[in-house]
Amino acid sequence: MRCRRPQPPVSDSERVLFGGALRYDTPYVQHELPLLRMSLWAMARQFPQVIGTVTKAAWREDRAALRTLLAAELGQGLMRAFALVATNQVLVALFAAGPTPTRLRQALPGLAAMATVAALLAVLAALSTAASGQLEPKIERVCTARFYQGVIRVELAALEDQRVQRALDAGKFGTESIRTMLGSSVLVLNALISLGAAAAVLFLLHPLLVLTLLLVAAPKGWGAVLSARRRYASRHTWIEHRRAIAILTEKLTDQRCAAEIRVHGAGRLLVDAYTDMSRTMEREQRRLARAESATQAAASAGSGVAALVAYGLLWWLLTSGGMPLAVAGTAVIAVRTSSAGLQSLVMQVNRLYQEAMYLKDWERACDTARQHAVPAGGSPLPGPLKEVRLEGVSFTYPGATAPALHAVDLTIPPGQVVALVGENGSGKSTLAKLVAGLYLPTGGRLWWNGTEIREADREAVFDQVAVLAQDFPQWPMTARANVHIGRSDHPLDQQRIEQAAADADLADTISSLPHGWDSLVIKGFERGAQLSGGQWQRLGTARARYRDAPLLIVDEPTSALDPKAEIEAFRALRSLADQGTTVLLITHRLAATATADLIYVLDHGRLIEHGTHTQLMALADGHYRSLYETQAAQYTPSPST
Ligand SMILES: Nc1ncnc2c1ncn2[C@@H]1O[C@H](COP(=O)(O)OP(=O)(O)OP(=O)(O)O)[C@@H](O)[C@H]1O
Repeated sequence: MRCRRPQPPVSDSERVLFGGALRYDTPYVQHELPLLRMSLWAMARQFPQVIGTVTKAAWREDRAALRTLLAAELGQGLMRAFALVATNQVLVALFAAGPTPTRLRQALPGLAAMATVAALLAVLAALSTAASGQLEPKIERVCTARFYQGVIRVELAALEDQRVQRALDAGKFGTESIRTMLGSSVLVLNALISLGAAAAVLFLLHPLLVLTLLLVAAPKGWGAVLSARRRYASRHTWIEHRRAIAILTEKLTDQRCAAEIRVHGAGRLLVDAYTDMSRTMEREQRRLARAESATQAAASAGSGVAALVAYGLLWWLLTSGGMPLAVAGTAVIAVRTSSAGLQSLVMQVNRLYQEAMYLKDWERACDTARQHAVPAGGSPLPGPLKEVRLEGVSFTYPGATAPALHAVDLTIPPGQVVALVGENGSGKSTLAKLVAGLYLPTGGRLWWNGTEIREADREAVFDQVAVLAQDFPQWPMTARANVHIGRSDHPLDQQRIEQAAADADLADTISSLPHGWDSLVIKGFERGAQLSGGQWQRLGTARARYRDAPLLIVDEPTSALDPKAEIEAFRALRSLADQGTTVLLITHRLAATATADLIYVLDHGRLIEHGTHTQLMALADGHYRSLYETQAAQYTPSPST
């Protein structure tokens, strides 16, 4: 059964803002067409494998709950079959010859059996709900944790590879799917057992009765599949619209956009675009509703005709003397209850298959993460930091056409402030990431205390490094947690947190917050506070200081600080080095590099000069000197003023 994918028209706003429909090349899209192309039979063939994957995961996590679940489902199927047999007994007693009180008495055992079955069914259903409620969150938690544990170990360079990134993105969807699939599998199992039981009872009563069951259920099953697929295809289109609208509307309430929304009038454009795009969505919803009502009508008509044929068959069986009236009554009840079960079966199989594709993505993502993980183990790095040495180190980003670093030779001695200087894009941050062990050189060698980085235990390298990147994370947590996360593998030490805050000139900021260290540094929540750019930078510095690692890498650590705070921050770095910490400083503030012990100057990925400030200023045509003098000239009044 195939279904054409609805294509809503592209609104004018989408053309203006996105150059057409905003269609994502996301993992979600990848699954849409295969599912719609898949025949019902092909879908059914996937069923055992899908159930197998879910069952295995459930078996690993909670065998007792899985056993209870399976027993409860099987029990319910058997009880339903038993209920049909009891119904038949009651009908046989009621349609027998004789006075009514006698017939009612004879029906009593059957009625008692039906009541008992109903009670047992309720107990089994409750057991099944409890067991699947216990299993679902467990397998979701375990699979999600497995996925993220893999993701956080992936090499940074691998993350730059679009194929890896895409595989990991796709995996996110699968973690929810495994939970949904357990629920769907249970419903499918339930429907299958109940249908099998009904068919078996009907077959025993009269083989031809199974045909009546199929006749009545088939048109409704067809309608259910068609509607489910159409809803799925439409939901997809609808989701993309919703995403595009969400992208626009979330900016309307985004504080960072507030100024342009008001001053530039961007808000009006976005609200108009929202209205325009919502109209497109409305049309799509209308089309879907019409198509669905037509399918429902056709399925009901088909089912009605099939019911006529089925009842005609029963009539024929009754009049030709082949079947007692009670059996025909049982058949009618069985057909009516089973056709609803069949409809649900078809829809759940459809859903199961859809979720199975996401689950496969999850498996693929876990494999990808494993393949690209930072290798565990390697040579330990005992003792204090002695030196980091680069020999002919080159680095090309995955997918880039030119290297970001070319044959760089340099040494970072311990306990010194080493500055990396150069114009934008000269390779300073890339070099710092290589030193931190975040990237491996694509050429040359990088030694940590005499151990080549590829052989070193990278966890041991990370352990010796503290990083304050230009775009350091602003964790949505309390101020205290924002500092402690710098060394979260150790128990929280409030005294050290306060010392780090004092070193980073953060203490006044914290005491000005209404809840001090317990303030959430994210606005819009209880105890929330909004920090300024400079206050955030001090918080980031405190985090790096709290980490207390032998090598501190700081990339533009003062870009948001006022002049006095900036001078103080550089003085603090100097005194940190005097106490034995090695500081790798990246900055465009060349006044600060004047006090560095060693300056490396990069240009287009090449190391072109190195030395102290005095040595570099002595080079007549030096790059550093030229940068320094250009910057210094800004502060020197020109003769005309
Ligand atoms: N993730 C990346 N993928 C591809 N190329 C990158 C990536 N990051 C940086 N580059 C490129 O590598 C080169 C060096 O960038 P890098 O960020 O190291 O420069 P930088 O000296 O730190 O610059 P800035 O002073 O602007 O911070 C640039 O050409 C940049 O475009």
